[in-house]
Order: sequence, then structure tokens, then C-alpha cells
Amino acid sequence: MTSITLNNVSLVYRLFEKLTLSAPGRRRSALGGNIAKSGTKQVVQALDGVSFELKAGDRLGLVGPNGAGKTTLLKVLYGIYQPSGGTISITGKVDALFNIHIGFRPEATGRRNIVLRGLISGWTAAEIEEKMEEIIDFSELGDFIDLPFKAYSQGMAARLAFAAATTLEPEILLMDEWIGAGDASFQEKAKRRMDELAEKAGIIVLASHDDALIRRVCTKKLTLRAGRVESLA
Ligand SMILES: Nc1ncnc2c1ncn2[C@@H]1O[C@H](COP(=O)(O)OP(=O)(O)OP(=O)(O)O)[C@@H](O)[C@H]1O
Repeated sequence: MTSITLNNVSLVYRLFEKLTLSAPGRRRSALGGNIAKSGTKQVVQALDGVSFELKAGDRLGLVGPNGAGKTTLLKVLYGIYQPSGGTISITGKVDALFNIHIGFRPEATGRRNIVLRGLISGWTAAEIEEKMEEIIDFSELGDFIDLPFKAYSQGMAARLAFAAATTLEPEILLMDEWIGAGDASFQEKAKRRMDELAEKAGIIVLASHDDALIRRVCTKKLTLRAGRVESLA
């Protein structure tokens, strides 16, 4: 059964430059994690004691001010960063849509990029080929599918990435708010697709500043502030 459990997870970024803060301890705004010192180095504590549990069918919206730790949390869930403390337990095949340009080759066609993206996500060439037409249809890119990826607009790139990732049906889908790059009709379609994924017992985690998008797509909302969970509802 698909699930995500985080227990007291923390993540510390270490800065290797030699830095001196002009006024240590001053905090002018609620932005960002906490800056601290570890030996002679500065560190930024981006996540601090984060605990929550998600089960099959949950769609979690991650919100919070700039620097609150949303992207860091997604990267920890995807396994890009190992937590500095605490434990994570994930059951299910995870795919992520963070940055449209990650995992896509600008010179390769949309079609070729679908194959590359699928292979990176652990699908076989035969599985990808079987889903190819469905992915192209969902993206509505038409003849553009045979043009290089670099010729796509932001929204077109978002359509291709979303179509590929969701047609290949990950059990857990992690997303940043770039999905907002799609136009209104695509966003409507994307929401239906996410509903279907969640109904098939998947889990979706979406980080966004767009409250309306979170309300449309998610069933739960986790607010982060300075790396800590402020609320979960
Ligand atoms: N590579 C890095 N090195 C050092 N600190 C970092 C690094 N990446 C992020 N941080 C710090 O970690 C904290 C959390 O950043 P993160 O990008 O996770 O926030 P966010 O909630 O996604 O912000 P935004 O809404 O602005 O995208 C911030 O204080 C940021 O300064």
C-alpha cells in the first residue's frame, strides 16, 4: 500500500564559503530557514523536526512563505537529499516534476524526450512505446511533438512533462508549482488527471504559492514556516 511517513526529519545545508554575518542573530523577516554556525562554517537549517503521514489517495498541498522549506522537503522525499536527522519511510514508486528542464534534453524532440524521461523513471522501452500515443494525445502538442524540446514554450514544456509523468502512472507524484505554466484548459485537464491518480491509490504532493490551485487539487494542506510544520489540516 502506498504511503509516506516522516518522523522528526531535519535537513541542514552546509555552506563551505568562509562567511561573516554582519549582525549575527538579527532576523528581519519570517523568510527562510534558520542560519546557524557549525564549527567555523555557517549552515542553514531548512527543515526542522518535520513529521507527517500520508496514505493512499492523499493529495497534500505544501504552502509557506519563500524559503520555508517546501522545495527542500520535495527533494528529501525524492531522495535527492538524505535527511540530516529523523527518518523517512516511503512505499511506492516515486516520480517528480520539479523543474521542467530537469530530465529533458533541449536538442531532442518531444517524442525522444518522452522515452528518455520514461527510462529515467525506471520504465522499460516497451512500456513507454505502448503509452507513447496516449502521452502525445494528452499533451495536445500535435506536430510539435517532433520538434526539439527547446522550441517549446514554458506551457508546452509543462504539458509534455506532465503528460509523460502521469500517463506512466507513478504511485507517488511530487510537484512544484510550475504546473501553473499550463493554460486554464490544461490545468482543468491536469486536475482531472490528478484526481484519477489519487483514486488509483496514489499520493500527490504539490508545493505552491497559489492557494486556489492547492484548493482545487489537494485534500490536505501542510504549512511550513522556517522549516517547521506550522499546521496540517
Ligand atoms: N543549496 C542551498 N544551500 C544553502 N541553503 C539553501 C540551499 N537551498 C535552499 N537553501 C535554504 O533553505 C531554506 C529553504 O529553501 P527552499 O528552497 O526549500 O524554500 P521554499 O519554501 O521552496 O521557497 P520558495 O517559496 O521561495 O521557493 C531557505 O532558507 C534557503 O535559503
